[in-house]
Amino acid sequence: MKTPDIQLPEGMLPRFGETPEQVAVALADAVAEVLETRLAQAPRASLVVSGGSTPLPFFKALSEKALDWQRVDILLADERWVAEDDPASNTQLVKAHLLQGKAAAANYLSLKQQGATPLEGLAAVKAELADLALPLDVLILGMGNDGHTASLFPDAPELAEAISADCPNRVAAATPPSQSQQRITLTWPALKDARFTALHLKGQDKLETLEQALANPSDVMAMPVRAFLQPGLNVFWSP
Ligand SMILES: O=C1O[C@H](COP(=O)(O)O)[C@@H](O)[C@H](O)[C@H]1O
Repeated sequence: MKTPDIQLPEGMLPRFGETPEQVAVALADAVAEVLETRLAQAPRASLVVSGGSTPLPFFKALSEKALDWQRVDILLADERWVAEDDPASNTQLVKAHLLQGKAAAANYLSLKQQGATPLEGLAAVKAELADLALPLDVLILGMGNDGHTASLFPDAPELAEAISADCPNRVAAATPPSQSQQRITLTWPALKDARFTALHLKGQDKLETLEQALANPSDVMAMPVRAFLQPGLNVFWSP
């Protein structure tokens, strides 16, 4: 494969592959190694994943890893505020593709709780995450072509607070007019210090979006993914 023509800033780690499956296996290997190391040092480890279509082969590869899954807490970086049987539910996706096989023993913390809106359910979500230790151990982010990551959307009225270093909350409701469902998302203070962070991307369009984000890194309100484009970020990409 021709290496993609993109220059990542110094300190960001390119992990480019020829196929989505190859990259998914490389990402699963890396995540399993981090989790195994962490579980040797701590009673529990956390794994935050993203929804959407990109992570499916990664979920499958990771679910087959031999880890002490009972000591792993899995949650999403963001969720659509829909019932679990709705095809848009990221929880449904994680349960069907990641919490399978060996990984079925993991503990799942759901960002979708009772309530007609994410704002109504916020207190219950905070309670669900009350015992989750920060910093996170592993964070896998995706990215939309509008520059959103997690549910930190450029047009969400809640973005300024959720992406602020002073945001006092780990979770926030997100109601971007561009999206058909309301969302709930982990906030920047909860996400920013993960011990291992990967941006998992597929397709030429995502590479172009990443290039655009890198071209003007300071304007995080326009493209919230920019907040994560820091040294130490692992960028897993395939065509
Ligand atoms: O809406 C979302 O989309 C992004 C990317 O999804 P993909 O289908 O292009 O992989 C995802 O990272 C985010 O968690 C999700 O809520």
